[in-house]
Amino acid sequence: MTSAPQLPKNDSGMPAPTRSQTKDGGSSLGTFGVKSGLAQMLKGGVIMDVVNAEQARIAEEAGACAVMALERVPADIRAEGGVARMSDPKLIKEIVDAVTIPVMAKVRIGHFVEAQILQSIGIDYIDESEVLTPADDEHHINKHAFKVPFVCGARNLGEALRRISEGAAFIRTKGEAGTGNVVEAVRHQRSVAAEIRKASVMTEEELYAYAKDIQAPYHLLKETARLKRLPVVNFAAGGIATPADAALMMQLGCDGVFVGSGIFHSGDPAKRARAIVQAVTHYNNAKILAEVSEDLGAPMVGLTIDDKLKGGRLAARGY
Ligand SMILES: O=C(CO)[C@H](O)[C@H](O)COP(=O)(O)O
Repeated sequence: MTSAPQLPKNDSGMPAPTRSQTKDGGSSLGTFGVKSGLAQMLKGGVIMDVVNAEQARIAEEAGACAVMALERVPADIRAEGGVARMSDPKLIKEIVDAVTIPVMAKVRIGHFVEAQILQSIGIDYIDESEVLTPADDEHHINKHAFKVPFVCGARNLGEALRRISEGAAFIRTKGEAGTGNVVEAVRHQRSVAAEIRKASVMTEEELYAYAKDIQAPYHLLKETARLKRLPVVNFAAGGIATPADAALMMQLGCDGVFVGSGIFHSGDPAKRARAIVQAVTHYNNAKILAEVSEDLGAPMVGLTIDDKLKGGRLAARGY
């Protein structure tokens, strides 16, 4: 059932679907248009990493548009080391049963069998994630072969368009997960935006050369230049820890944010989760941002991103 990429027709602006609406694995047909259209419904939302049913309920009550079910948030993966794999399907099913919002789960880069397993248990979205230890040092998963939509990370436009050509229906800029430091998320979002701006004023001849330069499929680069944005939803991820960080990413042009370690490694996760949802909704309103930033308890302790970073740069994984 491999199908050529078709681009999503529009931005539906509809509320996020409940899990019961996407129970068949996120899509009844599995075409690229359906999968990327489903992801459009998450726009303007916050997707929260959760490691158990209780956290999933906290996330849903705080207004998360979806949750990412995993065994360890990226800060713990980084701290504990070892090979990080797909989570136990039993844990994922418990999280699925605890909430009505869509549930995502991660597979290792290139590990198409982990993806087959997640699709078989009816997960709503699969994240082929650099946060887990890569299973293949050359190939990403052929995501067209799945009904369930995939989200993938990217640091720049070329990487984003390569993932879309493999069938990713949803892109997240990578940032540096598990650091509580937003600097890489900003760098990646600014890179994607600047490269799109550059492409948007190019002639056809220049676009052919630029496609070669950034190792992107020409037809997707051309469509991106025409749209002046990625042809799929683009969230920010990796290191977002405060309401101000989340609003910063929105003002830089993201469609929504993923927050992992920053919530459940903070002093008051429920309050911070609600505040981050409010910050994404009102990202241009400094008065509301000030209100929701008050009295949130201790934030996650952030890490400096340098050569001594424990666990190394996860964002460098992927091709
Ligand atoms: O991989 C992810 C998104 O797919 C994580 O949810 C995200 O990167 C979390 O990072 P952090 O813990 O720094 O918020």
